Amino acid sequence: MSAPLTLDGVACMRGGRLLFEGFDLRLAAGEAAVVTGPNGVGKSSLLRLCAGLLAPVAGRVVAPSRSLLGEAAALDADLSLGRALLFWARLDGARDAARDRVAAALAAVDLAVLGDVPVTMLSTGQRRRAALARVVASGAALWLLDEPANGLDVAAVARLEALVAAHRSGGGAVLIATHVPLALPDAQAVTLRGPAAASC
Ligand SMILES: Nc1ncnc2c1ncn2[C@@H]1O[C@H](COP(=O)(O)OP(=O)(O)OP(=O)(O)O)[C@@H](O)[C@H]1O
Repeated sequence: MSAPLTLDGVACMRGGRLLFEGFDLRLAAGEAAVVTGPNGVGKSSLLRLCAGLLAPVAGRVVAPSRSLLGEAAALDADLSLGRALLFWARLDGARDAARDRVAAALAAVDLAVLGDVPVTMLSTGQRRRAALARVVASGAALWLLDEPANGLDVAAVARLEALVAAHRSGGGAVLIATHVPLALPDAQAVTLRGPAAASC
């Protein structure tokens, strides 16, 4: 079985500018990596590459089963939270299990009571938790989390850390870009420094 994530010699360009090159990373089942680096160095771009939303200009990205929590929540603002998540769970292939997965994911991020509330009415932190619920409900082996702690209160950060730990215990893998320190035992540290010195 292939690893949840393999990057070999990856180079990334955006807006005609080389962000990094020769980048290697492998996450096996149960592993996590935390990507850090200054604003604009390419952390979000790296996650988008892993999600298949950007193409590398060189190298190879292999991530057979992945779900991205990006900067935007990607949930339909006009739908109720439950329906918006159900749409994604079905798109992610949950089919018959979709309702159960969404209910479990909402409970996991402590939003079960807001399932009938329109996405547009959620607070900043609730939106972030809703976006995390989408990833949880996806059933993907690889979670790609871009600044998942933005806007979260202390209890929600602890829940995020516990969810990541549980996902890893179940054989999943997680790649996180964050400016907020998170308790992620044994996570690989990946530091992006720019084109001349990207390393991990
Ligand atoms: N759609 C785009 N088109 C062109 N350039 C882009 C685009 N999105 C991002 N960039 C550029 O790519 C570079 C890396 O952006 P990215 O968002 O990956 O950085 P980051 O490390 O995640 O930053 P931050 O810590 O501020 O979130 C920046 O210089 C940015 O201006």
